[in-house]
Amino acid sequence: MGYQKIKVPTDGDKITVNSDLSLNVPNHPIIPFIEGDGIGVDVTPAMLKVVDAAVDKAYGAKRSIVWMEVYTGEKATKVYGPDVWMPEETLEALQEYSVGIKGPLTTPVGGGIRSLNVALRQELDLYACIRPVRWFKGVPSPVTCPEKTDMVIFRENSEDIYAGIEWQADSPEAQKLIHFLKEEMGVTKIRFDEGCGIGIKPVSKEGTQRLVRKAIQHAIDNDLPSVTLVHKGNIMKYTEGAFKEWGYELAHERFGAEPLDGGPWHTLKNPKTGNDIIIKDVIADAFLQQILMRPDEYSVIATLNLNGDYISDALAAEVGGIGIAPGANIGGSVAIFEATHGTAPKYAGQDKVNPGSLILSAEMMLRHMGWTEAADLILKGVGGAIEAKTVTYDFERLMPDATLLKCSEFAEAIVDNM
Ligand SMILES: NC(=O)C1=CN([C@@H]2O[C@H](COP(=O)(O)OP(=O)(O)OC[C@H]3O[C@@H](n4cnc5c(N)ncnc54)[C@H](OP(=O)(O)O)[C@@H]3O)[C@@H](O)[C@H]2O)C=CC1
Ligand SMILES: O=C(O)CCC(=O)C(=O)O
Ligand SMILES: [Mg+2]
Repeated sequence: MGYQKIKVPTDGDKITVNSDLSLNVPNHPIIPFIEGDGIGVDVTPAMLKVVDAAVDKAYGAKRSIVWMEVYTGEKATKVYGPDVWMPEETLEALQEYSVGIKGPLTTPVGGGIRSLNVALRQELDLYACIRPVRWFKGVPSPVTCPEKTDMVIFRENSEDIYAGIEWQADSPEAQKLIHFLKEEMGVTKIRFDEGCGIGIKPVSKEGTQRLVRKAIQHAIDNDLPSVTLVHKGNIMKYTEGAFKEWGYELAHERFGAEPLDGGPWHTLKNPKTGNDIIIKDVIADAFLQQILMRPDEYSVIATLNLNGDYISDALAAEVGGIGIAPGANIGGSVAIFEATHGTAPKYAGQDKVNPGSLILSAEMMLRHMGWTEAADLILKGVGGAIEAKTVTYDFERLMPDATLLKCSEFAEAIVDNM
């Protein structure tokens, strides 16, 4: 395909996807990346450097990644023109090349453009946001036993109040919707209908079940003991409550889970190992206290979009913070890897922040591609750099005797420890 501004490298090949969604990865795949706003200029080059070094060390000249820059966010407005935040050809390229990685993108609060991160997930139907949360030995943590936190969050990525279907207070649309709700739906609980913004929370059976299916499959493939559906279904009965019901239904109908002691918890035998997998649920507020007090009771988490956003940062804090919290957005044939954190604007361009989140997102990307040797080297490098107490400011300020490194120096330390 011919692109307007994207320069397609001539020395690489395209990853293709089979009908069963497995990948054909050439030895020199072209991988699109978005640099990102704010600290994107710091963490993205650090990530590229570490990935190239890991691939080189693992495979020598036989394999390499051929990076292709695509644009979204502030950089897109410079390349394409003042109002072009997400060029159509960026979406086309991410679709065409199937595997990509992105830095964080800024979303203004209260007005202005809607989230480009959410838009990417919606446009490419990247319905599962997968965020593993694990502790690396030596990482400073506010909890006494951080090694007990070992979870993978499966966050529904396309629905919920997070989809941004909402209208500003006193706009004609908000007034029209409030009028409709009161006059035609018998709603009496809108406390103040003047000066009242209003939002919509879509949660569907299909959207829930495709996410829960991925979560249970992950537990099966990785021989994990439980999948917990996290919801606020006591209050939002037909959205979050339905998420819970549809989750159990899927576990039963698709995976043969049976009620445990009369339900609602279910259990199934892992078809690969014969071990039990418990399918359980917990109400979101109780979950947030239990992950601090008894984190070892949780393994795979399946939850709605907004809960998943909050839970991601809360859990990341237990194992060292969002400087080291990776993630993937995966749909049918496209996967885009990204850190859990945002653009941290106060640190932008200072070569200061921890690039660990994006580097570990790239580690997930390499594993997704089947390049496990390179992925393992990244884990070894990150673990080694931390154990040597050569770390960025976020860890250094909590670690006695640590050596403070810049963002780029931490990337070098990771490479040195591979
Ligand atoms: N997927 C995405 O692209 C995301 C984008 N965003 C967007 O990012 C912007 C800023 O959001 P904000 O709420 O400030 O959240 P951020 O995640 O950008 O930053 C919050 C705080 O987290 C810490 N932090 C973040 N990244 C790192 C890192 N790499 N290394 C070390 N510490 C880090 C810093 O803490 P400290 O001050 O303690 O040093 C920082 O002040 C918003 O526009 C938001 O919409 C937010 C989340 C995800
Ligand atoms: O899109 C944004 O600006 C924020 C997204 C976010 O916080 C997340 O996905 O974790
Ligand atoms: Mg978030």
